Order: sequence, then structure tokens, then C-alpha cells
Amino acid sequence: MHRIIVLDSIAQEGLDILDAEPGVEYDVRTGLKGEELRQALSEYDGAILRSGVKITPESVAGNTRLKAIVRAGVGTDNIDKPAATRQGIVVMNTPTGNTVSTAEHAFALMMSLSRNIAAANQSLVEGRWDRKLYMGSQLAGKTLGIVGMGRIGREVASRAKAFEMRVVGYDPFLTEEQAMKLGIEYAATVDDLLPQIDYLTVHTPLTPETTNLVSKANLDKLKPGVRLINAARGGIYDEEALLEGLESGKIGGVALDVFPNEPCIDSPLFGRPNVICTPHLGASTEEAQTQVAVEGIHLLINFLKTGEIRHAVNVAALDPKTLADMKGFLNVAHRLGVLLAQWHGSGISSVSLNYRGEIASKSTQLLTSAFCAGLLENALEEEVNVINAEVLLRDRGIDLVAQQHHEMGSFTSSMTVEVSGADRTVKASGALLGHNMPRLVMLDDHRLESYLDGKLLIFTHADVPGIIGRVGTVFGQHNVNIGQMAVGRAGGKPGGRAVGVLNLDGVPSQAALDEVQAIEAIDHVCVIELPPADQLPAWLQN
Ligand SMILES: NC(=O)C1=CN([C@@H]2O[C@H](COP(=O)(O)OP(=O)(O)OC[C@H]3O[C@@H](n4cnc5c(N)ncnc54)[C@H](O)[C@@H]3O)[C@@H](O)[C@H]2O)C=CC1
Ligand SMILES: O=C(O)CCC(=O)C(=O)O
Repeated sequence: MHRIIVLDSIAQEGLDILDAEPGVEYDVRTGLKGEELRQALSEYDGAILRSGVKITPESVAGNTRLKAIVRAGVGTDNIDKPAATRQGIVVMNTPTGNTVSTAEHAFALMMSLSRNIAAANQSLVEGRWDRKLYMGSQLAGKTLGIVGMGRIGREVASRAKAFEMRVVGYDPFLTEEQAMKLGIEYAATVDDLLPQIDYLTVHTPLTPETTNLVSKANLDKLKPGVRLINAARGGIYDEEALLEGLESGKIGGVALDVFPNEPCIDSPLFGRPNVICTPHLGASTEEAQTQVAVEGIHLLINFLKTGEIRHAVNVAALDPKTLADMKGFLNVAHRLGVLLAQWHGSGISSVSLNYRGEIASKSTQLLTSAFCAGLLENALEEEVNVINAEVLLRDRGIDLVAQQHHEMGSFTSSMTVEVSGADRTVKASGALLGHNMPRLVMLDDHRLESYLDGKLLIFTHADVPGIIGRVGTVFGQHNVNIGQMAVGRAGGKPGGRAVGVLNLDGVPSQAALDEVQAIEAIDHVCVIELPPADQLPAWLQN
């Protein structure tokens, strides 16, 4: 049974899907924070929220159950993504569900500013008929600057054009050619845009580059009387600069839907003439809320039931077909990780992966994560999976490089991993027989073909006659059954070094191992435990 926690109020249509979904149970628990939130999250597999809840590092600390957090909306700035990633939690959002509603809200703010709708309404209901006081300004013929020409910015642009406005856009990903196609003018920088515009609206995330995009330092770049709208994130305009600009008359009006700290019920901007504020209502329409709730719930259910990752903001996307297609090789990668962690031992400082053949054209990033998960999982207290493995590995100062070679080697697809550190370098190659039989096909420089499951005894030795028989005799005397056996020679040539890999039915006693180690031609003996053949890590089980 997958358990889902709904942390903010979401549209009933989303809850209806949860009600109808077999194998899923959910609770709506809003208003949680601090320890109560941490405790609650540890009891669920998935969580869905809007902007009303903050997921901090403390909220997910020690959580080994939660696998996914879905933001029913666009901005994931209320979720500490590095903390979620470290904890192995995928964070997804619903990027398109509220685009049009938010664009409409920004537009509504711009129109209300132009025609003093809010103040005129207030004055009238207070008993005044102030027609002179609320002289407005027409939008047609005016210039609108849009910073952030993503989904919402583009919707605002097309509406502004319908209102016969001239539109100038800036976005680091906007080219002159794209601007032309959109029927707008291109600005190469924000500074180029500011002096030309009568209205400014921003549709970017809050980043170091967008913080204080309008500040005291650049107020003088603005046209006198400019009207500013922000329905993106609080902090993109410096509120003190807005106050200064309003007071001096440089700024003709300000409309804000978002604030640096929300909820915000007190601000020096509230109640000022030419200022309109709404409490983060951009996405608050029935249509947008239905869409983000339905989409968000589907994302969560699909992830929990099939492993599908869509619209993730902290990991690469993974569709069910790719996952099914790569499952066998992900299993190989994970098992190689578990094997090399034990074959190398402690002190690993670098890992180098090489993908060869057909697999090199697939999502090798995911295979690398699966390998890292295997390498780390027995060493770490915390839960390791494909979401957090690479971060956890790099956190430990381990260098990681991966290369792809599209030409085939001896196998249609294979991967080779070299692990170094503490004056030791070990290497292993894995391949897949059929679609679900992982095989070890090289260990250090020894070619072989060994099963990659259960209990292995690996021993390196001089390539001389009689070694295999003597090892078999020792295990026979100690009642340890050998299920499979593979041997390989360094460079494939006789008379040099060789390796033996035995798949055992039980773990040999120390006495048996001592006897094997005592055989003069044998120099290194190591017992390695891999997952049984039919056991997949939890993150591969869907
Ligand atoms: N008020 C509300 O209720 C809502 C607010 N939002 C906010 O609106 C913002 C935009 O949302 P979408 O258009 O859906 O996102 P988007 O990802 O489609 O577009 C964002 C655009 O900002 C651009 N950008 C990033 N850094 C920039 C910079 N330094 N200068 C100029 N452009 C930059 C990106 O290149 C991208 O094109 C988000 O921050 C989101 O959180 C979204 C939905 C509802
Ligand atoms: O959930 C909400 O209403 C806020 C929407 C929003 O800001 C977003 O989607 O980024």
C-alpha cells in the first residue's frame, strides 16, 4: 500500500483520483511544520503540496520512507531540493497547469493599475464619486517590458499584443529570431529594456540574478511614471526601492502578488496610493487548481507505482518504457557497485565508468547512479537510491567520471568500472545475458564469465595446474557447496596470474577460508556477498 500525504489544500478532483486509486491510501494534513511535519513525512511514501508548506532539511532529516514530493504548481522554492536529493527523494512539479491563470492575473494587475480599479472601488464604497482623482492610462500604444520569456512570460506577451501594446522581452534563452517569431522586440540585457518601457512585468524564478532586478541603484534607468508588476516571486523588486520610487514619483504604480516572506500581512507598501497587492493569487483559479492537483496526483501515483519520473527538478526524467528497457542493465550496474565496494575495500577516492556498445546511447547517467547506489549502500547508514547516490558519493570527495564508447566490444553492451584509492585499483566489467541475467565478464585484467549474485568466493592465484581441484576439496571437506565456477587468466594467456570466482551456496567458515588461503599458489581470497538473483533494490522493484 502506497501512503500519500496531502500537505496543502488541493482541488477535490485530485483527491477524487486518490479515492479511486487501488493500492493507495492518503491523508490530508494541512498546516504542519517543524517536528510535527518531520514526523508526519516519515510515515508516507509520497507528499503533495502547494506553496503553503516549507520543506526544510529538518523536515526530511532521517526520513527513509518518503520517495517523492510533488509541488502542485511551478515554483519549488519552498522545498529544499539539495536536502531532498540527499535523502533520495525525487521532487517534481506541474509546470504548465497554472500558466494561463498566472498570466491572466499579471495582466489583471496591470489593467487595474492603469485604471485605478481597486482604489476607485474603495473610494466609491466609502461614499465618494471621485471621477477626477482616478484618471487612468490606456494600454494600447504603450510599451510593456517582460523579463522572463518562459511559459507565463509568453502568455502575457500574446495578451499584450492583443491589447495593441509594444512588447520588449528579455530572457537569457531568448534569441532575436525567437523574439521575432513571437512578434515582440528583443532586449539583449535588462538594462537595455528598462529605459524603454511604460510597464514592467517579471516572470522568472527568484535567483541571485533576478533578486533586486529593480533596485535603488537602477531606479534612474526607469522612465518616469513606469508601472511595475510582479506575479512571480517576492524579492525580484527591492521593496525599499519601490517605496522610494513611489514617493519620488519615478514609479507611477506597483502591483504585487508575491512577497519576500509569505504569508505577508503587513508591509509599508500596503494601503499606499498607486499600489495594488494580492495574497499570491496568480494560480488561484478553479481551472488552474484542478489542473495542478490532477496532474500532481498522477505524477505521484505513477512514480510510486511504476517508477516513472516526469517533471522532476532534482533528477533526470525517466519514463516507464526507458525504465523497463534499462531494468536489466540497471541491475548489472547496481551489482557491479556492490561487488567493487567489497573487492576494493575502504579508501575509495575515484570511480571511472566506461559504457560500450548499444548501452552507451542510453541513459548512462541513470546507470552511473545505479552503480553508485550499489557502491555505497552497504557503507552508509542512510537510504541510498538512484536519486541521491551520486550526490552522496561526491559528498564523500570521491571523483566520478563516465565515458561512452558507441562501438561494440565483445558484447553488444557492456560497462567497465575502475575504482581506485588507498594505493589500490580494481576493475570489473559487467554485461547482460538475455534481458535479465547479469554477468561479471572481467575482473581486473581477467576475462571470465561469472554469475553476479549470491555469495562469491574470489581468489587470485598463479596459473598453475591443480588449484581449482584443491579449493574444491577444501570446500567439500567443510561442507560448502559450489553452485557455479568461473576462471579467468590475466590477458587471456596461460602461465601468468589467474582468478577464480566461485558461486557458493553458503558462507564458508573462517577455517575453510584459512585453508584456501594457505594454498601456496593463491595470494588473495575474498568473500563477496551480492543480492540473490531474484532480488532487486527497492528503487528498481516497480
Ligand atoms: N503568482 C503565482 O501564483 C505564480 C507564480 N509563478 C512563478 O512564475 C515564474 C515563472 O513561471 P514559468 O513561466 O512557468 O516558468 P518558466 O520556467 O517557463 O520560465 C521562467 C523563465 O525565466 C527565465 N529566466 C531565468 N533567469 C532569468 C534572468 N536572470 N533574467 C531573465 N529571465 C530569466 C528562464 O530562462 C525562463 O525562460 C516562476 O518563478 C514561478 O514560480 C508561477 C505560477 C504561479
Ligand atoms: O500554489 C499556489 O497557488 C502558488 C502558485 C505558484 O506560485 C507557483 O506555482 O509557482
